[in-house]
Amino acid sequence: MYTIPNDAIITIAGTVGVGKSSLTKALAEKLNFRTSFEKVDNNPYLEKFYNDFDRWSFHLQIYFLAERFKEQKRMFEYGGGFIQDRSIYEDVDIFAKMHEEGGTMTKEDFATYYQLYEAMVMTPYFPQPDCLIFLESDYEDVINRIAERGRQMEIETDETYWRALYTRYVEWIENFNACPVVRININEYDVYGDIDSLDPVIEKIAKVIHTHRAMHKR
Ligand SMILES: Nc1ncnc2c1ncn2[C@@H]1O[C@H](COP(=O)(O)OP(=O)(O)OP(=O)(O)O)[C@@H](O)[C@H]1O
Ligand SMILES: Nc1ncnc2c1ncn2[C@H]1C[C@H](O)[C@@H](CO)O1
Repeated sequence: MYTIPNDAIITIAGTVGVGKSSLTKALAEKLNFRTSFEKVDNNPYLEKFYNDFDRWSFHLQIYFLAERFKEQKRMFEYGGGFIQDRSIYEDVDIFAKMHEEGGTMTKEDFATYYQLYEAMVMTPYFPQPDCLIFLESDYEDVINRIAERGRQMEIETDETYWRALYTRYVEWIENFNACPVVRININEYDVYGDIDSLDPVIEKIAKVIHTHRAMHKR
């Protein structure tokens, strides 16, 4: 039986609506960790972006990068002990790339964005997470959750977008190796009905972090 070190940074990854924020909140309460949430309400570009990808994708990516950087700095300054709702890797390797390859972000804009990202990663504020939790689910369950949550801009978005994103996530995690990964299916736990169902999840994370730190002598 291992415990999660109190300076750990645990990032939760997964497609839109899969349940990252809900799990972030629940895990942080259980572990008495701080949270780093992706804020949606004050995002000045998100709704515009969903209405016009071509016009706003660069602006939105720069905005998310700035937000993510501020959060990285905050986590660094606290010395860890965070559950993070979505990783910067997803912004760059999934969303930005998908828009660039799909033609809704120009090659020039993507190159500029990528240079900025690389410059940020080179600062001391970017320690890799101790563990990335990848939330897995059936595609239909994700679509149902997006509908139930009821953000109009997402509901009005063509379903092909969610399908493309879902597929990219599945492919991305297969090759992801920046830090240890724990895959959790959304049917394995129930944050609303049975919070103790998270105990096996916590056990898995603790073991992975312990093994990784032992190998790297941290
Ligand atoms: N374990 C769960 N059981 C049932 N419903 C859930 C569970 N987790 C999340 N939900 C519901 O699914 C919807 C999406 O959850 P949440 O906002 O946590 O997703 P997210 O992955 O953070 O989304 P985004 O990618 O947009 O940030 C919400 O309506 C939430 O209440
Ligand atoms: N880097 C990104 N590029 C495009 N869209 C993004 C990005 N990060 C989050 N989102 C969207 C998905 C949800 O609608 C909402 C909350 O996660 O914000």
